[in-house]
Amino acid sequence: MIQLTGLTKRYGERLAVDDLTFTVRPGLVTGFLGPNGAGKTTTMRMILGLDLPTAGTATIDGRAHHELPHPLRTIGSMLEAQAVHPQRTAYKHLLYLAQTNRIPSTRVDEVLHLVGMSEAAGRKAGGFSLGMSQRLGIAAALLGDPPVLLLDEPVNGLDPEGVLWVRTLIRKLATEGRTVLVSSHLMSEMALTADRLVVIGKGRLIAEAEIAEFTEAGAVVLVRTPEATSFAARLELSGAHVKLGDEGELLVSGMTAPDVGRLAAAEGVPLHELAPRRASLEEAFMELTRDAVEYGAAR
Ligand SMILES: Nc1ncnc2c1ncn2[C@@H]1O[C@H](COP(=O)(O)OP(=O)(O)OP(=O)(O)O)[C@@H](O)[C@H]1O
Repeated sequence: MIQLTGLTKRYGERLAVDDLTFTVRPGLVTGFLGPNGAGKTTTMRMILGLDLPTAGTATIDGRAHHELPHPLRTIGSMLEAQAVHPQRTAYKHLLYLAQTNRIPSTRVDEVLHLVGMSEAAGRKAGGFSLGMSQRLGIAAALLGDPPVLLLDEPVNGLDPEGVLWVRTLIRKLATEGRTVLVSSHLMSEMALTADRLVVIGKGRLIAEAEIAEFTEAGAVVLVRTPEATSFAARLELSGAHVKLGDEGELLVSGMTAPDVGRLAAAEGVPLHELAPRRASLEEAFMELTRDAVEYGAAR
């Protein structure tokens, strides 16, 4: 389990991470989502003890990273920027990590096999494709067979086969009971991978919920009626929130489709269309982070 309490990082005037409190539970994939610059990498670096928090704490199974007796056996990580010596082979890279962390060297072959790189073990990292570098990064994260994993944008730049492979592996790791925190700026990717989402923007927690809760929160009922203006006013009076769509349709939130239908019937309003519409996760995400996008397209 990972626990963040009031975690804060300030760079000069800039609050990169602003009072973050949340828990990442075992047995689940938790998606850590936010637009570029939201503070995901900085948060992960603080969990790993690579950056010191300005305030607050991050603990892994109850201890700060520097208090862990065998860090790699407790938490494995892959951060976006991989630092592998280009002249070093995949095998040597992992062997060095194993030896400096008191992990038996037999584990190197195991993780190479696990990430499908047994054949490439003797090749130099400098010649690896992005996909292979990612696999090597994941092999390093798994070296200590840790119960907790942090993966920063693990599918970035991968081809479809690589994406599917990472997704399947991540799910398997959670099924084994591990705590898995995966960052991404793509809601569509997280929708396919994560069980829970923690959404941040400008360093702040925006939302924390199961995937299903996100789409429900963004659900609307689409209504077409020739009496749009008066019915919209009537709906608002009943506590619903109504937006006018591009084609004159009403987009009603805060009320179920059956309730909208009942109200229309009671008022004698003719309906040409009445359709519940679940927001896609992408829409829900855009809505949630609308005010927190740092470098978004001009609106
Ligand atoms: N070493 C640093 N010095 C100054 N500012 C920094 C430093 N590291 C990060 N920042 C700033 O902190 C904010 C959060 O950056 P961070 O890299 O954590 O975001 P992110 O969510 O991981 O985004 P991305 O997906 O683009 O990497 C950004 O505004 C960034 O410019």
